[in-house]
Amino acid sequence: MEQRDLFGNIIPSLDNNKPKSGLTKIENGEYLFYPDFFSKVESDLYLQNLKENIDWKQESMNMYGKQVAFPRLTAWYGDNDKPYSFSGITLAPKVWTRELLEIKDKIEPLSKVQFNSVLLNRYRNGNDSISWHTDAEKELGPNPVIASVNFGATRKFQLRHIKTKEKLEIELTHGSLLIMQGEMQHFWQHQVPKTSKVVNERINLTFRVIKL
Ligand SMILES: O=C(O)CCC(=O)C(=O)O
Ligand SMILES: [Fe+2]
Repeated sequence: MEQRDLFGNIIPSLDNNKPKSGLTKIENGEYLFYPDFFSKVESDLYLQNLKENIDWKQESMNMYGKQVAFPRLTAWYGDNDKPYSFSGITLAPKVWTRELLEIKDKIEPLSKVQFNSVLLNRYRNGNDSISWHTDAEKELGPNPVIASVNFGATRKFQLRHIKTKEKLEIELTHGSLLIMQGEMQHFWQHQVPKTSKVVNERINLTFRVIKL
């Protein structure tokens, strides 16, 4: 129920500070955001499970003849054996764990697609990050649906329109789900910047459909 003051004006509730759940349409794209898609209890369990049972790797890429380590750990799981290239490296997927399949099942009804792979990123502290990019790799086909699941520390997810330079920011909290769809990957870059704040670990999963 909305609260009103003596003059009949609506008193904003604390809830108004929370990002709204559901669909947001933006120029050249749209996204769905659910800050509490997974409960606190569920999210704590998944965070622990993923820390322990995922085969985390420190990948690196060749930059001007030098191997440069990614500022995060990564892993790649999926149901096909087709290697996948991103950020200049090629990864062969590992076989789904029970928990990854469980998470996939829970997010598919809202995403309206069946994902066949997931890229995992582990940000160990505020120094770990991912810099401006799009997820418009050719293996994903035109207008890919990307579902991003988040456990652990809250980090800022920034979006930047390639032409207008308009910027948006979403706080990706423990248990949140962000689904990017429409033309978004062709017009908006995204990043998770480093932060000087002291932050705990964060694990992000981006579910994708690789076209074979
Ligand atoms: O950690 C995130 O929220 C984003 C990860 C990402 O953009 C990617 O893996 O392509
Ligand atoms: Fe991305």
